Amino acid sequence: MSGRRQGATPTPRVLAGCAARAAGTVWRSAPLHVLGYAAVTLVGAAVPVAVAWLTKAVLDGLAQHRTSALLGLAVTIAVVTTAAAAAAQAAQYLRAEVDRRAAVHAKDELFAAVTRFTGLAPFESPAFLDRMRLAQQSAANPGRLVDTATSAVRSAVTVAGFLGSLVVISPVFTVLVLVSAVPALLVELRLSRQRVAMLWRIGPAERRELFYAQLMSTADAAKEIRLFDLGAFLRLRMLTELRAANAERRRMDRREFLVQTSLSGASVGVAGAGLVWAILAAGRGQLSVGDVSMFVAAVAGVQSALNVMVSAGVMAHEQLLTFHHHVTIVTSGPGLPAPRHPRPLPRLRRGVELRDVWFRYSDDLPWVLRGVDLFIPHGRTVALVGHNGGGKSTLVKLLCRFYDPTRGSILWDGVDIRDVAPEALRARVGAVFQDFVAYELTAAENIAVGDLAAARDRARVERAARDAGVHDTLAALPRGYRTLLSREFAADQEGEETDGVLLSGGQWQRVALARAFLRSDRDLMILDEPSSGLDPEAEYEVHGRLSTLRAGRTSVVVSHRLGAVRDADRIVVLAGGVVAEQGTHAALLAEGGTYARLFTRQADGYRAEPRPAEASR
Ligand SMILES: Nc1ncnc2c1ncn2[C@@H]1O[C@H](COP(=O)(O)OP(=O)(O)OP(=O)(O)O)[C@@H](O)[C@H]1O
Repeated sequence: MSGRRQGATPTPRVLAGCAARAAGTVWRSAPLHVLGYAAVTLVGAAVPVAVAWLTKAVLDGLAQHRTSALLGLAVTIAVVTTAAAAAAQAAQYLRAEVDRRAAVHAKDELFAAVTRFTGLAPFESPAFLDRMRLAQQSAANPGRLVDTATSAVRSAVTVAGFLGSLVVISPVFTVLVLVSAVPALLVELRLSRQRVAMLWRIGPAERRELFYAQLMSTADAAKEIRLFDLGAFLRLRMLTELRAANAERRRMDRREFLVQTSLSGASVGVAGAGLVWAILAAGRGQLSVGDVSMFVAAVAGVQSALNVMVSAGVMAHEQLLTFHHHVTIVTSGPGLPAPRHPRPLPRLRRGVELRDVWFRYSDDLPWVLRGVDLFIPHGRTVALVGHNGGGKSTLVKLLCRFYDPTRGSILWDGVDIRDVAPEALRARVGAVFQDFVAYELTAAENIAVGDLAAARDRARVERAARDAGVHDTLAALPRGYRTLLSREFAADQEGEETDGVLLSGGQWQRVALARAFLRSDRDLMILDEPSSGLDPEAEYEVHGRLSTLRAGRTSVVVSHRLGAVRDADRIVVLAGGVVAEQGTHAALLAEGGTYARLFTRQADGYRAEPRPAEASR
């Protein structure tokens, strides 16, 4: 599902499939509303034809001085037009309701598919992100397809009604009016394809524009933008993207303007010729005054209804092309290959083994891991250390199967994790990631996300918070655990007005740790830089707690604070994409290699006397 060429135009057959799917979604979401909408729309469609006939009757009555019947006709016209007005209002309400209900359905379907993706790769693919943006636009408004289809049907009814009248008066003109609509349809369809292709092309520019706009309007970057005075730079970048997208849109709009002006000119020409013919025919006594009025109304009616039909067809085409992005996402597989017959995952007894694991994020990127052989024994702690960019977090992501090794395998008690259902694997793993998420939710919910089922027991949430050393902080918040950890929202999930609170970096780190404590019964615990934001005392205290948590459990700890992992059962140095050294702290120090050098540097940094220049300040 990656690659920008996948924005290419789908075949008519694929589009027909999309149409069937959209119709199914809309029908299942609001069947009664759809029926009601169709009914009032049909009523609305019949009205112009009825009014034209009634007007003809009135005019003929006037010409023949049959005034007695005119009152009844006038009342009928009033009733019909009032019914039409009511039908229009009802149609508007029903359409909006269909839209709302279908949008819920489509959005649910889209995000269910997105959260089903097993791996992380799609979220790092620009083409997927563009597709997702268009799919979201389409999911927000799937009912528009019904609207478009109904307006096409309504126009077809109007066309049929007027055509009957027109054929009676002039068969030649009937054919002429119909034939003149064909090139319009073809040209408009071509324009619609070009418009959708243009929307796909400007996708990256629109996403970048949004990125700059968000950067300037959210708290995350506010400090740096002000201190580094980045406002003008970011605004310029945002406007450059906007102008680039606008230039494409303008080109398209101009093309549409030219084409549509020519098409309108042609249709006005046909109508004008018709009027001249009708007046001449009336002069020769071939048409009555009512006939002329009927002819004019019928030509205008057929032309405008045909116009609406053409626009509806074009709009439906455009909407289907956009909806195709939605369908592509909701029908795509889980991303990583899924085992046809998943093997059960045994409780970890022996350990997890990486066997000759090679990995790179994509074919055009360099190797991150180049044949890693590593055993993580059951009940033991393995610490991963090494230089920045050495591949420690990547290895952790492979253990969770967010990506598959490009070569080699990862075995859980001998079972390849690719043969296991990903959710079964992840249910056995607890983790604190280096880039953990600070959810804009309450304090309790921020811990509960670690294990939603377990967190129904409030006591467990508090115990996890105590273990992570953050209970006192959370309990002291204005609304305790129910305090919203955000300044962006004014109400919590239960809709109660509340002032949000911001935590410090270290306090957030403890909240993230509490999530891991909530999952402390898992077979494999992964802690990627679990204490990077903590003050020295907190780090000491939290490491004590983590050691207790890890005791007798299988865990992988990534840390640059080598003092914090010196008690690990095995310390593994990743360098150059391979395991460069491994052993206990004492053994690695004795070896005098990379670990010994890194450890000594760090330890010296704490012990070293200030240099003369620093001391004299
Ligand atoms: N999603 C990604 N797509 C492409 N390249 C990536 C991605 N994530 C990491 N990399 C690259 O992979 C390499 C290893 O990154 P990784 O985060 O695993 O290193 P690390 O050892 O955890 O580093 P650090 O100590 O700085 O946290 C780096 O060169 C990085 O640029």
